[in-house]
Amino acid sequence: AVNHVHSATGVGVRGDTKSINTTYKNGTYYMEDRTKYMYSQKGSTINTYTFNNGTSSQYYMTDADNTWNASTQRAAVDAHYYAGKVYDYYYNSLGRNSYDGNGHAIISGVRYSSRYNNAFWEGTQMVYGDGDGSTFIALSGAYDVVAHELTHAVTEYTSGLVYSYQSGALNESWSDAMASVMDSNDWLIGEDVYTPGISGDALRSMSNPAAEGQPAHMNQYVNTSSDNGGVHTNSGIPNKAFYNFATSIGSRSIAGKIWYTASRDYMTSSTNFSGARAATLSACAALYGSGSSYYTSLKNAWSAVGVY
Ligand SMILES: O=C(O)[C@H](CCc1ccccc1)CC1(C(=O)N[C@@H](Cc2c[nH]c3ccccc23)C(=O)O)CCCC1
Ligand SMILES: [Zn+2]
Repeated sequence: AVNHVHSATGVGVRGDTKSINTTYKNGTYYMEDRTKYMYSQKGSTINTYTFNNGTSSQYYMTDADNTWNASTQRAAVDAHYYAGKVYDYYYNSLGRNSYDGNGHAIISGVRYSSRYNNAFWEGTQMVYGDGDGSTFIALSGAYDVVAHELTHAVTEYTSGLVYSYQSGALNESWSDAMASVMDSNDWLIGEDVYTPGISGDALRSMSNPAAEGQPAHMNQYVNTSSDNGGVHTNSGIPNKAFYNFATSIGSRSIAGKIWYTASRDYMTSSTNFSGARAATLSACAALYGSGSSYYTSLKNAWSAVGVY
């Protein structure tokens, strides 16, 4: 096959079978995807590793027969698969080649620490815990979580929103918004890996932030220093604005394109909620005109959450 590229069968976190892209070299298969445009452009790939429940070293994911169905491989199968889907969305729908716009390699590490109930963008790669099996199952098992984490990298290369207070809540919200565009069959975040014993709940709800303890209006903004100034709390306000807009125009993809363009062309590291409203309006005008119905819907979406 070209560059020893193979498509393989893998089993994900929730026991679901899917096709992943792997590479054969030195007599074994690696969880390395060379099928993307980034490879033909720069030779960089999507690569997925495991921490094997440690916290410092990560190890190659290899398989002798290219059938990735071991229980210890499930988190990696999903991290790899969903990273590929997020790459594809940014490239095919938004014209962005990886998170830096220049085909940068995309690295994920799974099975971080022990019973670790979280995931994060570490600054150069994604890192996922296995969860404790009660609060979370392996967090790479959720498309929206992977899209959320990789969008933090996009934000670093576009607006550069500082991760605290209002700019930090926007940083958070842009990750949730792009995740909801890609994982588009609900308005929930993290539901596929959160509390396996409880159905219907989620980490966050964009349609009803209050359902998961977030404010949905500026007059409910939480002034706190914890969590970098409440970035995972106050993101409910711009999240609700995105939900209002996407539902009023009847398109998550158009709303996502405006949100992405706002972050790339009109937002900076210190943009606050009012600045985000202005940036999304500028992006909307640039893409569809200030006389478009989208422009009016967008103003209404922000005013409904008390942001002007
Ligand atoms: O990317 C992010 O914003 C979150 C990164 C959190 C983090 C930051 C720095 C070091 C370690 C961890 C991770 C996610 C998140 O929203 N975490 C929230 C909620 C949460 C998950 N696990 C938790 C355990 C305890 C408390 C809160 C949480 C948080 O960290 O607040 C995003 C999607 C799912 C997990
Ligand atoms: Zn985040």
